[in-house]
Amino acid sequence: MLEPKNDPFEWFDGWLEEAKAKGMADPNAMALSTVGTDGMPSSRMVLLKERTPRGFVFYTNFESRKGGELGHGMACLLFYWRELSRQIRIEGTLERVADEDSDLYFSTRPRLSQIGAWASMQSRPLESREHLLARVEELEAKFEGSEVPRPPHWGGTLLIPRRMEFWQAGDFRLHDRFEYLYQADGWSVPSRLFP
Ligand SMILES: Cc1cc2nc3c(=O)[nH]c(=O)nc-3n(C[C@H](O)[C@H](O)[C@H](O)COP(=O)(O)O)c2cc1C
Repeated sequence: MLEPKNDPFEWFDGWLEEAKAKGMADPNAMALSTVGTDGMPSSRMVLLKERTPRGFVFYTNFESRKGGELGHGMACLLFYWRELSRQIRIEGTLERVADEDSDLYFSTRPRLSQIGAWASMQSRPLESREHLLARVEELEAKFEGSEVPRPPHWGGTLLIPRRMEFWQAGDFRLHDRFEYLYQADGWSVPSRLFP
């Protein structure tokens, strides 16, 4: 029988490690859902880059569609590990990662990904692929012989969870679900939910 852990972070880490051990492609890929000013939700995949003691960090372009919607201060993350028949939903509030930490992470990225972060005006209309490749070439020439600095419009976001739900498939769709809520004094005791 599935036994929840007292600490949802510890449980999350264990499941992520098991997903990695299975050799799954992109076990750290998660759907990030945000809401526009008109109330319309949108989702896209991003990669979890760090699980800090406070939450979950991903990196993106702040001027993208999601970048604007992250400004509302709340978002939802969803992991699905098919090979393990597991899902984790994480809802929370958002904070920008400190510039120094974004700089540090940016400096570990391959040079072409760094150039790409400058070249891509993420989510805005692009007249042709050639135009993008021309921008990459121009930027390669601009930064030749020097380090590529982090673009100011690119960096990390920390999602601080307020609710986490763990789902494990069961026979005959009698799945196990456990929900944790963050309260003033820490995480609630996990409650079992109907599947
Ligand atoms: C597996 C996977 C991982 C991705 N990881 C990221 C990521 O970490 N950061 C990012 O900005 N986009 C990532 N993308 C691209 C996004 O899904 C999305 O297309 C892009 O960020 C633009 O989203 P937006 O228009 O909603 O802002 C990833 C896509 C896939 C399929």
